Amino acid sequence: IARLARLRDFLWCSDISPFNIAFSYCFSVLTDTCSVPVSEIITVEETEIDEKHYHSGKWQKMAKPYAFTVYYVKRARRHRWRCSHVTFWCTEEGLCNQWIQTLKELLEKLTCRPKHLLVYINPFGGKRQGKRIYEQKVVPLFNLASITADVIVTEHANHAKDSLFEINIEKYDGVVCVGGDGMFSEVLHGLIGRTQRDCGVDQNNPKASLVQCNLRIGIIPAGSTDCVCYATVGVNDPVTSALHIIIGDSLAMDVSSVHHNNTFLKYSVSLLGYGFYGDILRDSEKKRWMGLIRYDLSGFKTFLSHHCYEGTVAFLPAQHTVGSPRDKKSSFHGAECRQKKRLGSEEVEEWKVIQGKFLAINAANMSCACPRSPKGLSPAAHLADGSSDLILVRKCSRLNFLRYLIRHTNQDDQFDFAFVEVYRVRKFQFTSKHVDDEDGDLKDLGKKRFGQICSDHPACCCSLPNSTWNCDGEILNNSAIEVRVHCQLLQLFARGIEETPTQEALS
Ligand SMILES: CCCCCCCCCCCCC/C=C/[C@@H](O)[C@H](CO)NC(=O)CCCCCCCCCCCCCCC
Ligand SMILES: Nc1ncnc2c1ncn2[C@@H]1O[C@H](COP(=O)(O)OP(=O)(O)OP(=O)(O)O)[C@@H](O)[C@H]1O
Ligand SMILES: [Ca+2]
Repeated sequence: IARLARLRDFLWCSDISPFNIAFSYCFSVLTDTCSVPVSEIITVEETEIDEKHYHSGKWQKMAKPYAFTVYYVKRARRHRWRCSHVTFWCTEEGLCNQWIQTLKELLEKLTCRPKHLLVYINPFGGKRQGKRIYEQKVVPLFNLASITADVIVTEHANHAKDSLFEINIEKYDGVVCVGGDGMFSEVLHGLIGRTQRDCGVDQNNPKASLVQCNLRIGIIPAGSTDCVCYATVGVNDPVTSALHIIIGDSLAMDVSSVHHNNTFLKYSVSLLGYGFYGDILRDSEKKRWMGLIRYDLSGFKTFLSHHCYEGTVAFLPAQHTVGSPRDKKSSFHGAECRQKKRLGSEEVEEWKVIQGKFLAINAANMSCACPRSPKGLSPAAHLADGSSDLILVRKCSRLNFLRYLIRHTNQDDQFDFAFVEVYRVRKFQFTSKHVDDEDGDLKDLGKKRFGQICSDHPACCCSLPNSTWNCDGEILNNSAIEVRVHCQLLQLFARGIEETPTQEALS
């Protein structure tokens, strides 16, 4: 029964499209391609047969036709999913009902599917289309799948995050955010923060082991970068994401915690970047009104400024994972945890320390694939292995840095440069040379000194005292940070990037 194709033994079939495709065609569709796992059926409905349909089709020959329609997930080009349907006809009412009943019972057994969701919409994210995208593309699919939702259209930044601390979240099967990476970040901070509060875990303690969140998050992409969605689904397409939510896919992902002097700053799931990406973000925030193009302008400007920053990076290599950031095969499709072994108490943690002048320090918890760079900052970065890929780009010429950037957009290896190093790490710390000397205990003190350094040392040709950290698209105020990866802290409604079936497999 798992394969709809078998239904043809019992029923006649036709697509109920306005064009009423001929039987022979439909049979061949069934024989060749229409084999759908029950887990990818969206819903089954009894089909009303109107007079027009009845008189125009071959089922006129049936004394009295009965029909049901199966809505299912259909793979389209480039990781896109679409909702498709096929209608099955027969002469016996009982048989038809039996099929509907049986399929419904099978669907009922899929307990991983959400029934009731909490939805946050950022009406101002990306091209400001969040509300329209949700209403036009997502709601019809949720209705079809009988998913109900409580919708909150955010009124200000942090609305979603704050509300997740207040709301009774137990009645929901998941939280959906309609927006970009910034909106996703808000929802994950709300959900992780709420879970720790409920479990009595102190987020300010960098050594605390955090409690995993029970609710899954679904991302309906409607932002500027949509890197988390792109890197976990393979495309930033609202319909595809809605279908992943409906069928109840699950994908675990690592989350990094960022601390400064035993104070919790932020969580990061995609990019934690100092230097190049920090400077782009700081500059682009002033240009928010420009929309999407702000990143390209700030990127160009930051590229021309060519600033490097001196500091020390100390990290704990991730020996427990298999694979390396230099692996050729990307981990796109792999959602499984690749931990080889947990670090036993007898194993000594060996920190590695690197000092230097850097154009960029990037920690990628996932590939960071996005439309700008389809393979991402670290193509082989693994989503759920408890590690992050730490990329150090040392001071080099503008031309070399450009060559490095260009390799993010083609098939060449962006790590194959003498000035680029990449390590798979479980924890790392960064201290800027300039804050190092005088970094006090207090955050505010740090900020004040940061200000002083900037005015005391006007921008010299290349080496600047401090950059800022870009944490998933948000600016951090401290340059000295301590980062730790928490393995599989969060679950998404996604399944990782599926391998495209080869021609052979299709035939
Ligand atoms: C010559 C072309 C080279 C193109 C190189 C492209 C590399 C792009 C890599 C993108 C990585 C995105 C990482 C995602 C980070 C997200 O957590 C965060 C939140 O959404 N987004 C940003 O911070 C937003 C970050 C936005 C980054 C935009 C980078 C644009 C670089 C433009 C450089 C121009 C050089 C031109 C020289 C003639
Ligand atoms: N109603 C609101 N008004 C103003 N800001 C909001 C509102 N709702 C959410 N925000 C904030 O807007 C920021 C950007 O949102 P979002 O990520 O959806 O869009 P974006 O344009 O793609 O930005 P990003 O570049 O961060 O991906 C988020 O950090 C969020 O906190
Ligand atoms: Ca990881």
